[in-house]
Amino acid sequence: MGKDGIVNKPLADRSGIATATRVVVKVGSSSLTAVDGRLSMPALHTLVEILAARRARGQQIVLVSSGAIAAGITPLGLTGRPRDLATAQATASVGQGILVARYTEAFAYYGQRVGQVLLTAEDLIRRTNYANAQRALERLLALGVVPIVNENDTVATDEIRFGDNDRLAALVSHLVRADAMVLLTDVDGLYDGPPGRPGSRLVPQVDGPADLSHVEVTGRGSEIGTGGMVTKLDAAAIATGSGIPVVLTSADRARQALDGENVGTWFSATGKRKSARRLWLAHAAQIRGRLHLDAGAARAVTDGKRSLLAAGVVGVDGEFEAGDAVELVGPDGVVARGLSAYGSAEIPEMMGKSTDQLRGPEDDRHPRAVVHRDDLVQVRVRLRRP
Ligand SMILES: Nc1ncnc2c1ncn2[C@@H]1O[C@H](COP(=O)(O)OP(=O)(O)O)[C@@H](O)[C@H]1O
Ligand SMILES: N[C@@H](CCC(=O)OP(=O)(O)O)C(=O)O
Repeated sequence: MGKDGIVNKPLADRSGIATATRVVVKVGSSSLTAVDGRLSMPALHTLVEILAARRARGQQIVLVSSGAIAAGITPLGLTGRPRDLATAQATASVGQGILVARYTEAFAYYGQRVGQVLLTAEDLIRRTNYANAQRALERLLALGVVPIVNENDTVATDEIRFGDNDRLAALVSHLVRADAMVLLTDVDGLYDGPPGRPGSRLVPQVDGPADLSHVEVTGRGSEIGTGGMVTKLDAAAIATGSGIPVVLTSADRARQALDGENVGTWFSATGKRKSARRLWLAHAAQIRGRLHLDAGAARAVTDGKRSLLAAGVVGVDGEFEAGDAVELVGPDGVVARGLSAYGSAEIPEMMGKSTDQLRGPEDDRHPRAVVHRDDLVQVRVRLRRP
């Protein structure tokens, strides 16, 4: 038992959130904006009041807040959300300052301080950057500050970016070893079909991928949000797969969710902590190409959890460089994702050759596996995506 009755144990159900030590709360653009796309001050103030009350009780809160682009639309005189990368970057640059200024004022009303943390996907996958971000967040929390995290949209490139903040929140939850993640959006939970469709029902609890087999989700979000339910389910899979349970509900129910009441959808923790790179690879990396495997290689990388050797590769699709993420496809479909040690141009002449053949008689170097087992994750979750 810690300060103010706060305990630090894996949470078995929603009720544990009320006394958890550290909670990551993610709020989407759709919950922070008015119908005209402008930042909604009442929505922001309502959220801050709830979070400040948790802070006052000793709970550590990391807020992952979208809304930078939304907050930049009006000052720049735009008619809607920009679609091209350069204008989105510029709009986020203008809006992020406004967003954090509003949070700073709102939390200050309750005598609390906030710190802005802007992250890129790279910060969460490169080990040195990861350790750096972790250290900064830990210190902010130790100082009693509420870190307000967003993607660094102004420098993120189309090549490597989250775009939505759902997966960013899941990796941040992993980074700070949160006890739970609360995803706040504009629907009160996960539905088994599009929420507007008659007959769609709320799914109160998800204990594993099997509970999602009948769920139909779309990647189309609200007018203002990005990624829809697809990225939220990805985020839930990332967090729960590394031991962090998730509650998904509407921002209107934030107070009840943080009080551990029976609202929204609860995703139970399913796995143990994994490296951030593997989490990224499994759920967020941009796939650059495909390697086709024979049946033996597909079995070796799945059942045997072994490295993929050139001898088992029978084909290659796409153009990629060494270090890029690729899908590994066996005779029955995708079996894994991995970081290829070779570029797509090098692989065809290696395919089917044994390690000895690749090395040559004069050469005592040990050729690298095409995908090393440490750079490989199996793919199991299948969602129905119309
Ligand atoms: N099966 C589903 N259950 C709930 N919501 C869904 C589902 N499929 C699609 N959605 C849509 O996802 C939207 C939320 O995603 P998004 O707009 O990206 O929110 P945010 O801005 O909070 O990230 C909802 O408005 C909803 O219409
Ligand atoms: N980083 C962006 C967030 C993009 C976005 O819309 O995300 P989300 O609301 O989580 O779907 C911003 O602050 O505008």
